Amino acid sequence: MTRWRLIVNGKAAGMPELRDAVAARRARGFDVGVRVTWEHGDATRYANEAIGDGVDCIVAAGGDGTLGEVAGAIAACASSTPTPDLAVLPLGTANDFATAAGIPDDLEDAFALAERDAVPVDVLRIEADGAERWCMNVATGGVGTHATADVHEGLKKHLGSLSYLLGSVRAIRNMQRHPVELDGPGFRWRGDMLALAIGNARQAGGGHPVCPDALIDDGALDVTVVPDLPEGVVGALKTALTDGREAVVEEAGERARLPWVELRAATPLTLHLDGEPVEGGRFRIECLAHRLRMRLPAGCPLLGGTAPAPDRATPREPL
Ligand SMILES: Nc1ncnc2c1ncn2[C@@H]1O[C@H](COP(=O)(O)OP(=O)(O)OP(=O)(O)O)[C@@H](O)[C@H]1O
Repeated sequence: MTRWRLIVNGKAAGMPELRDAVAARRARGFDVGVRVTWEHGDATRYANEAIGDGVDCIVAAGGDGTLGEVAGAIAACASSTPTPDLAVLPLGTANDFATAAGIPDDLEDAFALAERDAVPVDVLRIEADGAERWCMNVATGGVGTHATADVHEGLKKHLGSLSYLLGSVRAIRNMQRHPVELDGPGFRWRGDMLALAIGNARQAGGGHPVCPDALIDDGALDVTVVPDLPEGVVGALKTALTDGREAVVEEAGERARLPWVELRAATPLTLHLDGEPVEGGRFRIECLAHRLRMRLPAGCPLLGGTAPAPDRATPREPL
């Protein structure tokens, strides 16, 4: 018998359509167990329980945080234990991973994907000051996670995807600069950083493609680092926004695709891993190739098929 475990963020648990969808599968003979979260950490605990119970598939029903917890629990034991496949019902607020992966908003359509064959996908493993953490979607650092509403519309036009990482011109002037060192194979960056995104997948903050070329099956992570913008650039941006003139900041960010990266910050830095904050001074972020198996739509844009894992950094075009 097919055994699924549905782990639902409590915020979404009251949906009658979800209850109907579960009932429909049970009527077809599926053994669907349901667990409902109350707070951070519950999804990890329930995923560990499901792994111990030997279910075929865990369906993470929530946003990127719920998915990240379930993916992390599976990834943490995947080298030593047979683990379930993973599927997603996008029932969070932003659902950035699901959106980028082409998982439909419609609950029944998304649920149907959990019956597909799984494909191998990568996950990010993070050592944060010695502790192990996981990230399935995107890690953002520095100013990081501005809500979409906070991003100035004009700034979006001029800075494109980077605007999400920076917020507003006023924020750029006032924001903290982080002196950081980033090192990976064939990659070295030193300087005062405004913001950073490290993607297994592509988007953060509700639709912002901060790592637009990232793939989840290529054995690589994508880094976007936004250096401190020169005073002249900030001034030009401010003038352009006020006057409505064109002033595009080109090559404001540096981007690369690489298997791992180490980040050292002179002062403690907050990285948001799938939206969950982790503070530290030293991080090692590594892409573990094909650590999980996910049930995804046909033609999922995050799958690149045959891209080989790089052993050194390959530069990406600036955003
Ligand atoms: N019953 C609950 N009520 C409120 N918050 C919850 C509940 N259960 C879990 N949480 C919190 O929600 C976080 C994960 O939220 P999740 O990512 O699923 O949704 P979201 O934040 O709305 O979506 P997204 O991350 O896509 O914007 C958990 O880490 C936990 O802090």
